[in-house]
Amino acid sequence: MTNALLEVEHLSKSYGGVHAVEDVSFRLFAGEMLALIGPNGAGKSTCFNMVGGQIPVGAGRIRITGRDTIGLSPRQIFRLGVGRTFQVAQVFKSMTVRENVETVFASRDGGLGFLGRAGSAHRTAAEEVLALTGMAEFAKRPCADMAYGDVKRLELAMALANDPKLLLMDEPAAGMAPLERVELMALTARIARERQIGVLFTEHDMDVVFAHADRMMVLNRGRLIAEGAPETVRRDPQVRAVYLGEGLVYDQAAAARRADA
Ligand SMILES: Nc1ncnc2c1ncn2[C@@H]1O[C@H](COP(=O)(O)OP(=O)(O)OP(=O)(O)O)[C@@H](O)[C@H]1O
Repeated sequence: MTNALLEVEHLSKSYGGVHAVEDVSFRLFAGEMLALIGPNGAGKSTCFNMVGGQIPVGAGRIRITGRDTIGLSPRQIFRLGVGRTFQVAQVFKSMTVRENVETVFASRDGGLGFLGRAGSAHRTAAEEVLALTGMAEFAKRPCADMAYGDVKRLELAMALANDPKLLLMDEPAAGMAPLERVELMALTARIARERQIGVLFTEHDMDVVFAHADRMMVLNRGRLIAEGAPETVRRDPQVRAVYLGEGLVYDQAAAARRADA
């Protein structure tokens, strides 16, 4: 097996008395779609934020492409080849779609990328990324005029502009219509496989997770309670009890109401 892109060992983080993440270990490989799921407050965002450098690690170790990232800033982690999308899309609304992608290249070059030859090289590179994500026709549109689903696709394009080896996607499909969610993740999975990008994503929509994850991990109260192929995780009794079983509980309640009627 090839070396892991991302290696997380005994990762922990507490807030006061709350163990948000406790002793979490896992690895992610090139071209792999790895889903991190769990109920609200399980610690998913805290994990993402430690891997991305947005919050300091409490304890444990993180290596990205073999490099220890503890103490690195989000910008230093970005430069290691890490792309990131957020629950609420983070784009510049006053700019056009293409300008948003150009800001990623400019940022990589220290903020001078809009000038001269660098600016025109970035425009070409931005257009390539937009074509890759099916956004070419939107290039000149102001972001403020875009539908939310297209803004999320733009955010994916911006994450890809850094030519990432690792993509961190915190609820990428939140706020999107069901069909758009499936399409966004299908697009992500296709690009990840073609470019051998490792994707760590969290998602509440189980249709999206089961359709696209190669492997799944389940967090509950900060601890990993299951890990493996989607079908194995789906059948795990502990997982069904804390998370996937919610639907079953609902069904039972509905059945009881019907029986009473
Ligand atoms: N900055 C903070 N200060 C105090 N407690 C926090 C902080 N951030 C997270 N927590 C707590 O840590 C736990 C894990 O939160 P986290 O946001 O990581 O969960 P999550 O799985 O991403 O939830 P959701 O699915 O709702 O986004 C929760 O109990 C939360 O209240």
